[in-house]
Amino acid sequence: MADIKVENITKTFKKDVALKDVSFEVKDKEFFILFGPAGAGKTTLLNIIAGIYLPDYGHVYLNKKCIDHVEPEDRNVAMVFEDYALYPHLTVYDNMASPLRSPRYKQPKEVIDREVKRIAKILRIDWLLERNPSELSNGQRQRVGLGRALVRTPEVFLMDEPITHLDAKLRHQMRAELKDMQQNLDTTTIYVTHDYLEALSLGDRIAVINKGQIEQIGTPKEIYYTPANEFVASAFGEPEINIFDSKIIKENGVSKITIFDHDLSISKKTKQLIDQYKLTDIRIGIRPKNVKYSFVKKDENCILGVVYSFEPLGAKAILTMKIGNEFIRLLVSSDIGIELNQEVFIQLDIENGIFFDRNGENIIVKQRDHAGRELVWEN
Ligand SMILES: Nc1ncnc2c1ncn2[C@@H]1O[C@H](COP(=O)(O)OP(=O)(O)OP(=O)(O)O)[C@@H](O)[C@H]1O
Repeated sequence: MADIKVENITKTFKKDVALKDVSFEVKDKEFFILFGPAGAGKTTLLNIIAGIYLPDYGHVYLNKKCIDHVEPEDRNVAMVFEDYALYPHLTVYDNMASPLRSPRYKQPKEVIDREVKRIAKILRIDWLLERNPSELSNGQRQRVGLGRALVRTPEVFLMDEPITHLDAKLRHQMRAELKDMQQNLDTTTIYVTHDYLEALSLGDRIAVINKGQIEQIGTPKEIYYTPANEFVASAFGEPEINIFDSKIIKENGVSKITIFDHDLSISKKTKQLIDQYKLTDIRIGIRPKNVKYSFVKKDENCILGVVYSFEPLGAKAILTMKIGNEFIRLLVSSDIGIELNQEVFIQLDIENGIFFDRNGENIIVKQRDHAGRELVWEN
């Protein structure tokens, strides 16, 4: 049983503000992700929770008790870094057993044996227990490092990009294993990453941090489908979401949306949204998978552009079209047979668009926030 609360944390290094008034709560057994670009303040926040750094202002609570003045070694949190530094002369078993043999956590032999084997099984390294680290692959070594942190059964895991430097295939596999592990161990975890796929696939909830401040906290679905602002929308998704200026116009009582100087008719659902929020000048975000192409003009909503670039990525490809002076990215099948500078029509799926105001804030999320209601995913 462990919940964490971080309240109004501010931390500066000389004149650099690393964290500014950061607050959130992590529930018992939750897998909570701190996501953000390099230098956002993620590691600083973990270090504050671990007690390694003191904040300038703010408080940290563990199980509703303020732990501001509790020493790091007395906090019962385990930090897991990317670099696990295993003892090279010890076997996997002895590496994993080492925390339970230390004077601080000393356990009887039977308990050590039971715990090492239990964790090794969860991490699927039980068949490697007699090997030395030099006889393991990188991925196996990382699992041993993880296992060494897990045997202690701390109340909270703090993981700082533990799999970032593995190759793509192994990272993919480790993501699945971490998720599995989380379901088998009942420990609260705060996990730092700058990989959006890792955040979406592992997190129960994600806190998006940028320049020391929280941009949004939500479930993966909320973050992806109802990003609070353009920063969050752009950070999740590859290729990046397309965002354009647009205007809502009314012609003879019929609402239309103008994008790239084209007046596009809209569905009833979008019209309701426009009326409800009285939208006029907006920025609209459309994910690359929600832009379709065609070689013929199917209807009035088709916009003509020319092929600017085509990048195959296995079965899928990123097609970039130029329309006037604007560029738009599409996610297409890599075998569509298309040539540079070819004229192609595109169709924007406005119904699945995300509407931002001129300051880049999601109009709907902002209105809901102001109404003080809980954000829920609707799709
Ligand atoms: N010990 C320190 N002394 C001075 N400045 C620091 C220190 N630690 C962090 N900073 C600064 O605080 C800011 C936040 O750094 P932090 O390492 O927390 O970011 P991060 O989100 O973990 O980034 P990354 O993903 O690159 O690790 C950065 O501007 C960094 O340069």
